Amino acid sequence: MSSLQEPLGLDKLPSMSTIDRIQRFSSGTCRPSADDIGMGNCWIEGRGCSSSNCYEEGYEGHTRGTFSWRRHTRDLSQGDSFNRRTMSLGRNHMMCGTVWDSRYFPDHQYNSKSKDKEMQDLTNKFWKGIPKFVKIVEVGPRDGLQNEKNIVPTDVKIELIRRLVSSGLPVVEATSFVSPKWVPQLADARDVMKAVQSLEGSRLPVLTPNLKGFEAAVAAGAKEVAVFASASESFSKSNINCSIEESLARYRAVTHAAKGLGIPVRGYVSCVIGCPVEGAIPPPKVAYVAKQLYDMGCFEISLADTIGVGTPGTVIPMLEVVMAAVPVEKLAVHFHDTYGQSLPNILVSLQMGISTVDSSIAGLGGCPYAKGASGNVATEDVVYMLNGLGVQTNVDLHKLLSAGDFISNHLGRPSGSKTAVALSRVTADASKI
Ligand SMILES: CC(C)(COP(=O)([O-])OP(=O)([O-])OC[C@H]1O[C@@H](n2cnc3c(N)ncnc32)[C@H](O)[C@@H]1OP(=O)([O-])[O-])[C@@H](O)C(=O)NCCC(=O)NCCSC(=O)C[C@@](C)(O)CC(=O)[O-]
Repeated sequence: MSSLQEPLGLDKLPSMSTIDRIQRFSSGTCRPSADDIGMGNCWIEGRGCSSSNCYEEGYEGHTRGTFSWRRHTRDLSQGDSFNRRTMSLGRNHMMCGTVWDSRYFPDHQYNSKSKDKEMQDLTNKFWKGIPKFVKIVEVGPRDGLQNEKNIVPTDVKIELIRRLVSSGLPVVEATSFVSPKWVPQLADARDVMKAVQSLEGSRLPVLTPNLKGFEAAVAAGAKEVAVFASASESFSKSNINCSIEESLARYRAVTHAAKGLGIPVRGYVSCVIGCPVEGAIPPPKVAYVAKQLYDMGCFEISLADTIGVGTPGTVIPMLEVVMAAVPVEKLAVHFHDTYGQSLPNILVSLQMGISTVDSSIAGLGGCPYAKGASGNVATEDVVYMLNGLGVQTNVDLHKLLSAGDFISNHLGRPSGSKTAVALSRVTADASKI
């Protein structure tokens, strides 16, 4: 068992020969077929780039293991000019607009139409590969509320989902059809699902650990489900009471039944960086489970850093290995913010071509079977960062903040979103002026 008090370092990763092996084993599986093309078709490292969803101005391409952003050492004179310009842009924003819209809601800090060649070149160097649109998968009503000590009333859950849907989020994970003995917080899954199933505008997947859960979910009106495996044997046992292989067999039964009904299945892989019991998890194990889920028909695989120990130093090599086994546009990232690393981890994931990000309103969350895991990255913080990058999400930040306020008020504690806390302070200060 290794200590998780230090960030997992590159020395804890498997040797390159192991990585090479998994890449060889999966070679030929990583190119998208014509019908695979969806959001985020950005291939890196010579996998070919359909590029409909990534910044590409001045794109030179790059080779395996040599990411473009690593190669650029910032020229100090450029840096100074960049800083001066950024500061002057900031002042202009403050002078021209209202405090809310211009200064604190940075919708377009990155202006790709800038006439300033030098500035454009500089931003392109850093932002190439970042998708133009990111799909946010909101997991608060499920991942968040499953971890609350006090059970949240059903009508509060329903109102939260309604508000999240109305903020423009494309996907809101609504609840779980798991054993109420194991997760009593979501024992009302049927009532929640029945109440929200007709809401329009968002997909509303639910977690199903086995056929029993799948059948109950479908009976309650679910039109999309998610199965959840783990890259750690110990976590699989504590979370779903079976081995990784047993869980994959269960999920084959679920995906088979779902296919018959035309129901899309999402797959999760937990503990993609570290496990509370086993310590560092080798990336090939993650790639193996992700590929199994993909091969059985999961349309998307969400890679979850369950206990939030990842840093860009471990997330990049993990993604490298997984992306050799599963097409990048089929991958999503799911970060818990235990060590405050979620946003940098998301940023590098986007730079590597991922365009689906899981997050949780007000930073709610954690897993009842992962001691010490804190909440997911807050959706408000992700949207704030993406707005600042000029990446579209179609999410209305005002409405999102109101949904976060609603649940935080109900829970009687401040939001776990730094953006929500900062903006509420700004609003309070502005109202005194
Ligand atoms: C997987 C099981 C069900 C196995 O549970 P088990 O006890 O091993 O299974 P069992 O088949 O022996 O059944 C025991 C009892 O559970 C019932 N049962 C069996 N299945 C269901 C079902 N679907 N719905 C309702 N009831 C069910 C079954 O009918 C029986 O009832 P009894 O006869 O004792 O009255 C159990 O371990 C379980 O529910 N675990 C909960 C796991 C969970 O929800 N964890 C949190 C979500 S995962 C997560 O948070 C990670 C993620 C996705 O966010 C990504 C990340 O960050 O890592």
